Amino acid sequence: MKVIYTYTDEAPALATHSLLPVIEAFAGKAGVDVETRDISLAARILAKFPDLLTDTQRVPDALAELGALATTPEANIIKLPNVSASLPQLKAAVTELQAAGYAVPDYPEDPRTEAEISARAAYDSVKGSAVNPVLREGNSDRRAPASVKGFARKHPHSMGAWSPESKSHVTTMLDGDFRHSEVSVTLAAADTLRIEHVSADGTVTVLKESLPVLAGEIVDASVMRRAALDAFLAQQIADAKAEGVLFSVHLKATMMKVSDPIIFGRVVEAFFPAVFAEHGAALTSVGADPDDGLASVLAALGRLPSAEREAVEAAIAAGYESGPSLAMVDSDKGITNLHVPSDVIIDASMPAAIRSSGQMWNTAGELQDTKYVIPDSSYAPLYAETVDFCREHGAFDPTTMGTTPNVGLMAQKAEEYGSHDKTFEIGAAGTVRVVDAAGTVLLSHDVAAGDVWRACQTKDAPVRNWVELAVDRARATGSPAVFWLDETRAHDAQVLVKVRAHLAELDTDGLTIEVMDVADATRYTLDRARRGEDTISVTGNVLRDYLTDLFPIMELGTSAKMLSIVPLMNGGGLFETGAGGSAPKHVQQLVKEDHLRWDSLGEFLALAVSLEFLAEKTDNPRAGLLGAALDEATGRLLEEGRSPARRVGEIDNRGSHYYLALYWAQALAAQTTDPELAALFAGLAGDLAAAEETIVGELAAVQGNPVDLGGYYHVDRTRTDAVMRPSATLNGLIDAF
Ligand SMILES: NC(=O)C1=CN([C@@H]2O[C@H](COP(=O)(O)OP(=O)(O)OC[C@H]3O[C@@H](n4cnc5c(N)ncnc54)[C@H](OP(=O)(O)O)[C@@H]3O)[C@@H](O)[C@H]2O)C=CC1
Ligand SMILES: O=C(O)CCC(=O)C(=O)O
Ligand SMILES: [Mg+2]
Repeated sequence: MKVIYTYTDEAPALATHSLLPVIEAFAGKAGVDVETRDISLAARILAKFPDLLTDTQRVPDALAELGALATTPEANIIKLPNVSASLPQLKAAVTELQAAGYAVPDYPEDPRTEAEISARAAYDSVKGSAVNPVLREGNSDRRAPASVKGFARKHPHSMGAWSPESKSHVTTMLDGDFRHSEVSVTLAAADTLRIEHVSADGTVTVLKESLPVLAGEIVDASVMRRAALDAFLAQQIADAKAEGVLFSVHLKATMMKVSDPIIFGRVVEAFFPAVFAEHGAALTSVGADPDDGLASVLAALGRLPSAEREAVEAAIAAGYESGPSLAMVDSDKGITNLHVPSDVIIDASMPAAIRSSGQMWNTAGELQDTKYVIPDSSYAPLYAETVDFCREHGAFDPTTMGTTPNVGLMAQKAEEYGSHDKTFEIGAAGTVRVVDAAGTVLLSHDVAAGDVWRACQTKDAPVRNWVELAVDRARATGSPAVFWLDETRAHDAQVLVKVRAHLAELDTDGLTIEVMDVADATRYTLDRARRGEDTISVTGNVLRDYLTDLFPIMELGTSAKMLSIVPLMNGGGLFETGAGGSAPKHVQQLVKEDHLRWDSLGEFLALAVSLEFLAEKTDNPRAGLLGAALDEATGRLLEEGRSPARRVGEIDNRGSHYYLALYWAQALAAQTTDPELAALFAGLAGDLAAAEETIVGELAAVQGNPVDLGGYYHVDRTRTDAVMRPSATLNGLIDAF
């Protein structure tokens, strides 16, 4: 068994250039092989077009390799966050690769030839959340380690105060959304299903020919009705204006790569109704697509004849004028909530707003009360209740609040997060139905043109494994475990049958296990958190994602500090680093002033558990000592304030890696279980300590100037090494070890 360390994108990839040499040097002394696999967006694109690349340009399909590995007991994968590319990001990456001499094709907007159709399919498979679902062959156990929680209690981050007069609120659909149209069935036996559309005149169009299902599998179908969505959005825009609050929409266009960009596009159109009603055809003719955001529409205007362009610009100006103020992503640059679908990602954006007094930024760069539009009502009650709770009780206090770990159902593309290949924008009125091999209609909906219809799958074995994991965590902690399931929701009712049956088979004596719907579970958990009590949230895949940003951001300031373990169902281990993303803002800061504020705490925590896992699986006590020493070093790093600071001139990611290496080596030198290992590390520990002033000086000296990484999605590795390893003294000690 080896440790596979993934090379991804943006800030975590930059951090890897600095941290990996340390990891390799240390692991080598315990006979642990560390290998990297490049699953960055750029590599994933290149892997799709081997025929168009030269021998030296070609890259293996590392993601496919790791996806296969994840189904074996040999897997020991450290997964750093990666870009889940929206279409604008994907196109930017393609352009960058082409400019660097890679003959990958343009993204075919309107594929016609066979080559274009296959290129489009290749790109669509790379787009959005294309990595995590492939590797996640297990359920998720995310929590704040005691040392991290304890540190946050002693050294709290800032929390914006909440006013009882806050006008901020969450709004969601009461009908016509996925939640209210959901139907669900559990299959008694394995089968192959088919999804088809039947038009009013009886014409049958197959949407998906083959949908294999296993015995005991839950299949749901639901539909977001365009007419209901449009009416809801128009009302919310008018209400925001009347109430004098900012308008904002919160979706997950990256993970929900088919449904949510379409919904995002409806919001852009609803905000600028005249633009699309009067100029829709002209805009389409120049490739402007509201699903890719307002920025892409604005970019396409240059391709319009000038008279038409001016008319559209006037209509956009009129839309801004007559509508409510928009929440801003970057008020200095004039980037609104509607500019780029991947700029506002609900799991991070809602907690960030809740942390900032329940407000978002307006065009003047000031915080203001906001209407949070979350169209589908399946999970909106989480944020609605949290906003109301904070208005009533004030902001949470990180020094006293309890912790809310999560046990998430995630394995084998569970629920909505596996629905991309079963999501369709409906072209014509009719019926969509799910039919079994015998021709029986299992699920069906009447649909209209423009509706978004989708099916989701949830397999039986992952549900059983998830229930067991929940019971294990409840037993290990003594905290109550709450299954966030709603008996009145079609899908949840099917899941509950399995949960109750399996709980009855397990030993739950003395444990507190509850079942509550989203609103009740939120209130119950928040109430306990406010009193300093811990509560395990046991949730489906989407709430796993939402809760593991919401609670860490309130408790710890960022979800980067979470321990995120995925015990793979076939016995391997997947160790995710943190629960958050790839922090694109951090790259901008590095490029501007050579300071990387990315905190690799998530990587340290993941590596420690990965080493302990390997120690146990391969009977390698040295790996165990390495892991235990790393935990000790991580605790000390926190205590001694060696985490990256936000501002240039202060310690950054690279400085924190130096101290990690120092403390890790010292902990290994100090342990007495393996004197030979201690002796191996004593020299390095001494050298690193003696050179502290020199190394810290060398690391500080480079800060303040712009740097060039030679790319964004596809950086120049040599240059990036140079940027991320600027201390010759530190490099000399690590490389010689
Ligand atoms: N597991 C995965 O692979 C995930 C990937 N993503 C991807 O990440 C990208 C950005 O997503 P977004 O939702 O903006 O989330 P991010 O978590 O990247 O960013 C939100 C903010 O969290 C803070 N933050 C996150 N990680 C760290 C860290 N290690 N150290 C310090 N601060 C941190 C930063 O705050 P500040 O600016 O205040 O420093 C950052 O701006 C997208 O491409 C998305 O698809 C998102 C979630 C998970
Ligand atoms: O895969 C993605 O796009 C994001 C994953 C994520 O946000 C999470 O797992 O918390
Ligand atoms: Mg998330």
